[in-house]
Amino acid sequence: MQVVNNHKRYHLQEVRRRTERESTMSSIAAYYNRKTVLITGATGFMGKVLMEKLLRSSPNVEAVYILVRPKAGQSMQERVANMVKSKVFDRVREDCPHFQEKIKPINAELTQPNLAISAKDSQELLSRVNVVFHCAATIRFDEPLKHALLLNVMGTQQLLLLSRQMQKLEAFIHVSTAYANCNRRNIDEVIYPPPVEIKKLCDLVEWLDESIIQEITPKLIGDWPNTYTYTKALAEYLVQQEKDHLNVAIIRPSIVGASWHEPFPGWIDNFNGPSGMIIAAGKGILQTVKVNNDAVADLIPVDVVINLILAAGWYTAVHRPKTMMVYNCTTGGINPFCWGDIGYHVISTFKRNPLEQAFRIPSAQMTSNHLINQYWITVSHKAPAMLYDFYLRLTGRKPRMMKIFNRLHKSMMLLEYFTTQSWEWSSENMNMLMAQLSPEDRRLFNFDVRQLHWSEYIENYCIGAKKYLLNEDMSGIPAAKQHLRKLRNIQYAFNTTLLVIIWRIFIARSQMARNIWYFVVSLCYKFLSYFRASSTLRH
Ligand SMILES: CCCCCCCC/C=C\CCCCCCCC(=O)SCCNC(=O)CCNC(=O)[C@H](O)C(C)(C)COP(=O)(O)OP(=O)(O)OC[C@H]1O[C@@H](n2cnc3c(N)ncnc32)[C@H](O)[C@@H]1OP(=O)(O)O
Ligand SMILES: NC(=O)C1=CN([C@@H]2O[C@H](COP(=O)(O)OP(=O)(O)OC[C@H]3O[C@@H](n4cnc5c(N)ncnc54)[C@H](OP(=O)(O)O)[C@@H]3O)[C@@H](O)[C@H]2O)C=CC1
Repeated sequence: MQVVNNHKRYHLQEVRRRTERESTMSSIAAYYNRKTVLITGATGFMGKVLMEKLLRSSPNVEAVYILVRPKAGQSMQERVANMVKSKVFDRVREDCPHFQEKIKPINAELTQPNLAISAKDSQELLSRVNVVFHCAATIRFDEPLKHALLLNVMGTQQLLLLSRQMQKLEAFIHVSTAYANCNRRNIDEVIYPPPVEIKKLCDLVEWLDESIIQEITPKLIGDWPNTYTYTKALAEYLVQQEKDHLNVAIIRPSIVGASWHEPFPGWIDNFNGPSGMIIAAGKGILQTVKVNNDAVADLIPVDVVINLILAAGWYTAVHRPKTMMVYNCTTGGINPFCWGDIGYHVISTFKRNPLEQAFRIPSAQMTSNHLINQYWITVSHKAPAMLYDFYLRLTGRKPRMMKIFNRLHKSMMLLEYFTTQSWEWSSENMNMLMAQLSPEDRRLFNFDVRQLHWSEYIENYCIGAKKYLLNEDMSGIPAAKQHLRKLRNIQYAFNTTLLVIIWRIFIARSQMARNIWYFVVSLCYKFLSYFRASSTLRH
């Protein structure tokens, strides 16, 4: 009898413990445990953060297949081996030292027929994968249309075809961009009709000569600013076409920036979007930029996007919404911040935490006026670059500054479309999803951007760029400050010399200037004599 009672008590305690554990456990993390996931674009900026968060929050995930191509003379295996050593995986490495065993790389090239996946690998994917996250894309604004179509559109179509045959597929999450429909001002969480018949366009570019495609690209893309946003819009339509066959959802992040909290505040590993400009400003290279100071800078931290992606994957698979969900993942409508404010915080952070070996003291003119911007480009970009290159030549070195500025100006030109206008995105689906999460999920997979404190975020962004992108040590800050002081002295000396030279030229040419000059000099002389006389009297 005693034994039976003990057993009953033990059983009740166990049930209570399990109930308690389940009520405090994350449903999202629990969902991915024992699931097999496929990620495309895993070697990219967002792919790495996605993989890290997934492996850290759901250590019992069955497997994470990643589609990887050989690149820059490195085989797929070498690339993955190098990638897992990256700093971004430091936290998961600490929590689960054998995390890389879960990562299963698959050789693939998204622009090739059948994604160039071998029959054996294909079979493995078809029989195992439960969730697909499609992140791979070319995000270059200057990508030739043919390649952007091949990768962003045809690649997506082929992946959809493959996914259709996956026997255990529960969700397909497509990562698009909030700017896919940037030809509109107000963007809802719906798919807009494509501007062309996709099949016809793909057929056209297949047989047309590269140079002709290049020539007619502006006509083809119409009111889209570049081939990237245009092809992302077409891809969205293709994904929607599959909604009856697949359980799909689309995530549309705006400008993805450094992380807010995870894996580390300010983590970033590329120069895309604002990151290159922020660094150029910190190095004192960028001194003027064409932005509308009052336009909304719709930046979103990468970890927020990844949390939303994982939550959307769970929701799509478990709740199976009747209509295909599109999640605009933006900050502007919820917690807006302007380009002018970003500029101010970037400069003030870099003054407190300077980058090493800056070219000039960080400072930025931000204007949307074309003429004013051109003036500053001439005065504070081209003139110093020419002078510096002249100095390099004199000292027997290779001039390089003008080349850097030409590249910077090319980037600025391509980015200006996004920094001189504002858009309004609705974010009802993001709010709805947030409301569906348990308190624990909301904490673990936080995508509530109302809590984002912009000045703190921008400061961490700049410091993250310094640490993770430029590999600069924080202990070098005193020396960097000393370098800025040296630059300040050089600037003062240069400005004074310039003023004297200009004045001398002016004096030589005009009687009036000479008169003013003599008047000022005699005034100064009288002033000094008066001071000297009064101080002698006091003694
Ligand atoms: C006071 C400061 C205030 C700040 C103000 C901020 C201003 C506004 C800024 C931003 C607004 C952004 C709006 C975006 C909205 C859309 C969002 C989306 O949906 S998605 C994705 C967006 N996609 C891109 O961001 C791709 C843009 N980039 C490109 O298309 C190309 O990079 C391009 C055409 C701009 C330049 O191309 P190339 O051929 O001249 O150079 P390359 O191939 O990119 O770089 C060559 C090498 O140099 C490095 N590099 C690039 N930029 C660098 C830099 N600034 N400093 C040092 N190295 C840099 C790269 O890492 C690369 O290195 P390796 O060859 O891979 O080892
Ligand atoms: N970054 C941003 O600001 C924003 C990004 N997005 C979207 O998020 C997604 C991820 O972007 P992000 O991580 O920044 O981009 P990255 O350029 O960092 O990563 C792109 C990924 O796609 C892979 N890829 C490119 N071409 C091929 C190919 N032919 N075959 C196989 N894989 C390929 C790359 O692999 P490899 O390493 O081999 O080159 C890389 O893993 C994209 O879909 C993008 O449109 C949306 C809004 C903003």
